Amino acid sequence: MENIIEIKGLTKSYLNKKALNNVDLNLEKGKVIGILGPNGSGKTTMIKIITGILRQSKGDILVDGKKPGVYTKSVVSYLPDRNFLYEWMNIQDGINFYKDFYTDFDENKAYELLKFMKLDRNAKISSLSKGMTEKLNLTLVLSRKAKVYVLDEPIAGVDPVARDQILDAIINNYDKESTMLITTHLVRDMENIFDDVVFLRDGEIYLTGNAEDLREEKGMQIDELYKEIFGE
Ligand SMILES: Nc1ncnc2c1ncn2[C@@H]1O[C@H](COP(=O)(O)OP(=O)(O)OP(=O)(O)O)[C@@H](O)[C@H]1O
Repeated sequence: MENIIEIKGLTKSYLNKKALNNVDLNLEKGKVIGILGPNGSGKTTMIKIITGILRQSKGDILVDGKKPGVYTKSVVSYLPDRNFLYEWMNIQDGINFYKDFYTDFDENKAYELLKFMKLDRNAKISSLSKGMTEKLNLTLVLSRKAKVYVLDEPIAGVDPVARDQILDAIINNYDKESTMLITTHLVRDMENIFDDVVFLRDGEIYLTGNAEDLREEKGMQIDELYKEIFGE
């Protein structure tokens, strides 16, 4: 299997805190991968290094064979854990903004997804609920034809109906040629879409593997395993 992301000895320190400590991890092409861990375990730090927003303190990382930079940013589509659109925009402005910014943006796909999410193109961003904002951000991120999609907490803080729509949009729009990394601590809601899972604890990889193999080996769901590891 071909690795789309290769991480070796990755460490990120903030003043007196190691957010990531000597992480080795290879992520395969064509997989949906859950990065699981409680608050403060290092998920966002890892994702920000993969997306090229943060630089590591030590170690190496390759995304599609390249160090994070201009090329890797062009092949990674990133959903941050907060809204990235301006309040003065309406939804159509958001689409135009993405179209101008990313050459791989598929406008027709965006309209299809908007319809699926039941979002009105003329609605003002400032009038959207948290769930609607999340659905819009995800629509834009999934409408790029990227090699890697990175979704940071895509269902946090949204109601169950919006949650199901978001999960359906992810499943229906996932293309087997790309890789999807999803961070979450809402494991029960998301575990069925993961091929592989990575458990992060205190900045280190605690366990990683194929989700189905782990269920069989441990005799429990990934959600139960998560609770056992993190005691939640
Ligand atoms: N800019 C920063 N300055 C100092 N410490 C930081 C900074 N960013 C993160 N940290 C610390 O690094 C650790 C890992 O944080 P990170 O945000 O990566 O975790 P996380 O797993 O994404 O958590 P959450 O689910 O809360 O977003 C935490 O202890 C956090 O307090």
